[in-house]
Amino acid sequence: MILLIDSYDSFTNNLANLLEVNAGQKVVTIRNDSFEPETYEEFFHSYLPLFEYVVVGPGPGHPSIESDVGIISWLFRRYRDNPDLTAVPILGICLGFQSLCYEFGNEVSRLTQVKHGQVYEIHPISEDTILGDGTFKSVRYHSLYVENLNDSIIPLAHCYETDGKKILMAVKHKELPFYGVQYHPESICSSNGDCLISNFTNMANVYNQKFRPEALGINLTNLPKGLIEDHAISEKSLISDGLFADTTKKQDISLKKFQLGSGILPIDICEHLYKKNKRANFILLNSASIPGEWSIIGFPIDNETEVITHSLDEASAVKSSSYGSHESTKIELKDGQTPWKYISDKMATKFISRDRIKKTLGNYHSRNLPFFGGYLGLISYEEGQHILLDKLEPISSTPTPDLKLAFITRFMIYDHLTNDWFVVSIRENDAEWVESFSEEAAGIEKVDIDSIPFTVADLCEEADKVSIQYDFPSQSIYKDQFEKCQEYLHSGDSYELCLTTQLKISLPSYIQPWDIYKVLTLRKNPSPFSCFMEFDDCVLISSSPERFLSWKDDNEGKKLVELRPIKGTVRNTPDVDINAATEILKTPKEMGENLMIVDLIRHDLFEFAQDVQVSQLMSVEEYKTVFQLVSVIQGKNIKPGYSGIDVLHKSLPPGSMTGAPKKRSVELLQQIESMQSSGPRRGIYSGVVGYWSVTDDADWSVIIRSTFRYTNDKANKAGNDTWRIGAGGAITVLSDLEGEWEEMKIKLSSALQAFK
Ligand SMILES: C=C(O[C@@H]1C=C(C(=O)O)C=C[C@H]1O)C(=O)O
Ligand SMILES: NC(=O)CC[C@H](N)C(=O)O
Repeated sequence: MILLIDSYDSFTNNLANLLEVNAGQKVVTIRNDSFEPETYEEFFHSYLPLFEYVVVGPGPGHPSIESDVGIISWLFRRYRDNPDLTAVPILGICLGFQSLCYEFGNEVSRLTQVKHGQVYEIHPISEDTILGDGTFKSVRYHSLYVENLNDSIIPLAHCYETDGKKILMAVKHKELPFYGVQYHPESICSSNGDCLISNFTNMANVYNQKFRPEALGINLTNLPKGLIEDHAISEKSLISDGLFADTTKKQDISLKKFQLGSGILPIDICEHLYKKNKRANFILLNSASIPGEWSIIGFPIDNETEVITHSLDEASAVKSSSYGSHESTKIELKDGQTPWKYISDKMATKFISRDRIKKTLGNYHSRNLPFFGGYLGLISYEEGQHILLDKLEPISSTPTPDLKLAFITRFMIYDHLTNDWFVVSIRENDAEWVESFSEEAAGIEKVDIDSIPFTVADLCEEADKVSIQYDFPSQSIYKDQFEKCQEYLHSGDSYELCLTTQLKISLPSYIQPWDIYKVLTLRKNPSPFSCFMEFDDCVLISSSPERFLSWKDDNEGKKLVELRPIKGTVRNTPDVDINAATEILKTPKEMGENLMIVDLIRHDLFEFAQDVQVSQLMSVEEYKTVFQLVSVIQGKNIKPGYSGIDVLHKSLPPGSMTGAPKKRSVELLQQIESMQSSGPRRGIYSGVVGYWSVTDDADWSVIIRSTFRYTNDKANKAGNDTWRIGAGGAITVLSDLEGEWEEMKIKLSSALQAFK
């Protein structure tokens, strides 16, 4: 077994995988604070001897700061101060490498040119070939570096900055079996990581045979129960373990498939319903532009459809209400139960197997309908943040929803590839509704695009137009925030921070949200993941370009998870075509931003997928207002027991909205974003919206380039109608203040331009 000590990094699971594959051994991961200082000796005598070697992983912070490295510095010192002890072989990566050098008396200083997500040529010094023969390319993620080595540590490799300065990239201890590398062998863009691990494993093996033969004969089955597991990072218990095992439950299915003439789109169906009912009592996930494949319209039923709300302001309860009703039942969550468990338990009774659907529908172009009833709704950024930080605390005095899911039983699906429409109900005996609604749909006409105004201002009374107001984020505070980010990026606390801001727009009178949706998505910012949903306490209008996570069957009926982070942005103007944009985007700054999130997502996926692949690395995609760099990461061979809700729960908040490493960056952002008057709470912005289907499929997009409102806000400004827009971007050491401010403004304008 190998012991991996993690320092709350976002690349640790990538390293664990590299070790498992190339050392062929089980990897046990603990945190640098998994043992309390008073049990360090116990760790040393009872735990450490169980392992063939130790890998000390990367992480935020500085090796001299006790709270950043915990047991790591103690371990190196234990050997330094007792040179006669037989040591366990140790391989340090980045922070681990720096700790090794630091504890053996070397200086760790700040780089003048900080490198995060940058590919460099590594030049080994020839006499030790542990890194592999010859030069190779590897990724650097560091703010700190080791200089002026004393003679206890021997240099093994360097790289060169553009100004020719030599930076230390690998070392070994003069006598002890300790090695370290400054670069990241586990990154998707690194080569020779496999070689380092197999060479180190061989070295450790030879060493152990000679000095620690007992470490090679450990019989895992004879160890006292819990000895390993009690300290290892546990796979948090699954929310829905085994929920989908029972396929005998019979849920009624009524379904009709047809085509509608003259290019009828989801927007036309919704507009028809809106005019007929004088309200927008539908939930629309609309993919009417590339790369859309399906659109979904959910029809909540008044006084029947359950809507579940969770607010972090009242963290230990969920509210259950019926759609259209102002009354709700408060359900106290007891014994550590979470809203997620509550949702999942409800779903358990509704499962529909793909086999049953096939019986109803036949083999539909060998494709699966994405959604077959289930939850449609949104989850705030803070709901995800609280899962990550594992603490639930009230955060403000005016409650706003952090999780809002409606259980949908009647819906329509549009297949953009074939133009087929489906009307489906999974209510009992609902064939009649399916029949009559299908007939109604046949008579629906196209929206007259020319009748849709170009801005929300055009929807206001003439005299009111001038009084649409918004308070733009303060540029001088943004400057302070940017500088604070730079300070953390230079001190090694973060590698990338997604800094965001918000503004509030105050409308002089109430404008129907559905009318705003049409302006935004038809006139201003068409997008592949647009959505509309109106609840009693919040409304979301999104024109997001970014898929967060989809969870569906692959061709062999096994689950496949896919994430599609966007990172790297260039404004789309008439003088910038895709070639010019590619030239700007394929630079170290933009590619570094994207690479960091790709590596972070690989780490997140390894939590539940045994096979993680990057199927698209940094392609350039064009949107109406911007060009973006987009990557696709897939997880296959999912560990047993996981469902769509577990996968989402383990991956929030979206890494592209936090930066890396995720935990430290989230904590820092909370502090930095509180500097603006809009405060630290992002709310619905930068959360996720989508569905979890009764077939256990899911698809969630990131809530950006969108606008939302809380009903509460209205009460604050008498008579006015308040909408919010958030925007931001990744800050790295290569960012410049002006450029980031402009990028943030462009992103704000994606939704803001719809208003004025
Ligand atoms: C934060 C936003 O966008 C995020 C940041 C991006 C970037 O830094 O390049 C790109 C897409 C999103 O992941 C936003 O639109 O508000
Ligand atoms: N990736 C890392 O381990 C980084 C180590 C350290 N925090 C630095 O920035 O240099």
